[in-house]
Amino acid sequence: MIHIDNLGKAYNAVKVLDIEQLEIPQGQSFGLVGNNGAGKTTLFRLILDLIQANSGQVLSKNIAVHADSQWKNYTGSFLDEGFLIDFLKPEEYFKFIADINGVTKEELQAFYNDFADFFGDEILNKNKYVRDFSKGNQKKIGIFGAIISQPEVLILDEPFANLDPSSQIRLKMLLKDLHQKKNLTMLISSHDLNHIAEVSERIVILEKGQVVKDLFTSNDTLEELEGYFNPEAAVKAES
Ligand SMILES: Nc1ncnc2c1ncn2[C@@H]1O[C@H](COP(=O)(O)OP(=O)(O)OP(=O)(O)O)[C@@H](O)[C@H]1O
Repeated sequence: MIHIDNLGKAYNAVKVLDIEQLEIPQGQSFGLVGNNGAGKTTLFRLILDLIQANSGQVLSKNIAVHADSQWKNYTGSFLDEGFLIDFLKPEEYFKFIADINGVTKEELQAFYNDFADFFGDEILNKNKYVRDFSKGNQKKIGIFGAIISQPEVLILDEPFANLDPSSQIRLKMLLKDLHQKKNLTMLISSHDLNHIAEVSERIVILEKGQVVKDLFTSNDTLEELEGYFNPEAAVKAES
């Protein structure tokens, strides 16, 4: 589905991403982890053709994303607040996305029903512009906006960050459900190892722009991730 081919990105001659080959098959839930500055957002920005690579390319359904915008018809994403239209109210923003994607009123209502608990009493009927919502609630608006376009590929950068614990748990359930029911290809980055292990079938660790681990999720994955990011604690636990 998504194929990374010799992808390189540098800023001021410093290489921040360097991935030889990475294949994300259709229907996979793919988790991306790595310390601050590891290159996670850069990789997502390259996949979404928001920045230009210095070398290599990203293919979506075998077509280079920088050469043809076909992929935009089936890809939903939310990386940051820059993806929002901040002078609209949430309902106007959602209707705008629904209209350009041919989502019917009934389909949109079904999404509202599914996301009622996730939204709580915080998002709808507030008579407030997107820009006036809290960071966490803006994130909820952005995630919902990415999902209602009914994409085949969903890309979310740190979706759990800024969300309260109940919302994090609800989001995990919603993502798992979407992935199972719609065979969604999901690319999600997170610093929360528990959450990412729970929603991903596969987890890639980036370090200084390079893939250093590529794991298929099992019962041992969380321990392996914790061991990687906190090796001293893992050694102590063993002794
Ligand atoms: N526009 C830019 N100009 C210069 N350097 C940049 C730019 N964008 C990203 N970088 C650098 O690229 C590297 C990778 O950044 P990136 O945001 O992809 O990391 P990340 O893994 O998403 O980090 P975090 O977990 O902190 O969000 C960092 O060193 C960052 O400073």
